[in-house]
Amino acid sequence: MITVSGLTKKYGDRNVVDDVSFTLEPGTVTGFLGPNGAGKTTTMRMMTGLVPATAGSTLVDGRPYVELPNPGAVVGTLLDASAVHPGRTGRTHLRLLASAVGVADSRVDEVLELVGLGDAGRRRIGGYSLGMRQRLGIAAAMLADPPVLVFDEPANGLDPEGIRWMRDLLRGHAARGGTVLLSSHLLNEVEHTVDRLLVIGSGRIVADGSVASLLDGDGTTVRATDPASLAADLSAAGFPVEPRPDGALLVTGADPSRVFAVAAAGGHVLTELRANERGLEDLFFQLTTV
Ligand SMILES: Nc1ncnc2c1ncn2[C@@H]1O[C@H](COP(=O)(O)OP(=O)(O)OP(=O)(O)O)[C@@H](O)[C@H]1O
Repeated sequence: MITVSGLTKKYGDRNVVDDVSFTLEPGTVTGFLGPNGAGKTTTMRMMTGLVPATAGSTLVDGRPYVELPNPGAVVGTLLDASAVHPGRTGRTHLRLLASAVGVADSRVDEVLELVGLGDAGRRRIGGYSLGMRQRLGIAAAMLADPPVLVFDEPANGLDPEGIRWMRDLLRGHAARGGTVLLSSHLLNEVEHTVDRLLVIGSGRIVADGSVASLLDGDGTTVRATDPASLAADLSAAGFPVEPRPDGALLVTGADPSRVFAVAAAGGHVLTELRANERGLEDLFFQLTTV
């Protein structure tokens, strides 16, 4: 388990990360979401010792990350996929990293296959596309088969097929008991990948919960053959009703079964009845704008 407590980073007189705390559990994929500049990268860099924290700590199974004897074998990071030598082949790059973390050369070919760079591994990195560089960075993170993966914007440069591939890779890792933290500023990229969302805005955690709990709970949308009459009955039953220009009624504070009960009691004919889902974009906007 990873425990982040009170992580804070000050640049000049500004806290770009401000008292951030959360835990990451094995078997889960956590999405770290926030707009550009919200503090995701800085938090992940502090967690993995790349940037010193002004305050706070990161413990991996109770030990400070910086005190792990072979951190790469415990936490696989994707934090800057462009920090590679363009003249080297992908395979040579990975072989150098493998010897640094004490992994056999044979594992290099395994991870190249795993990320879909089996043949491309023999080509120079300078000729790789952005998506291929991301895949190489993911291969590097997975060299020592670490239980924890911390990936910063892993979907960068991946096409839709690549994003699906990454989703399967990360879900598979969690299904085998691994722990995953991935950041993104594009919500639809991670909506179907993560179990839990941590939302960060201006350096502070503004929401933390399951995708369902953050998206649910916005009432019911209902359509009826006589919307005005149904709206009157719903209001009389104490539910706030907002008529929409397209004829639908938005009923806040009531789930579909309660709306149905009012409609049935009044003999209304319904043509649509469904729970409202708050779009991730709406949630994001609401939480991160002050
Ligand atoms: N070395 C630094 N010196 C000064 N300010 C910095 C430094 N590194 C980051 N910042 C500032 O800290 C804030 C948070 O940056 P960070 O890169 O962590 O955000 P992010 O959420 O990862 O954004 P993005 O999605 O754009 O990568 C930004 O305002 C950034 O300008």
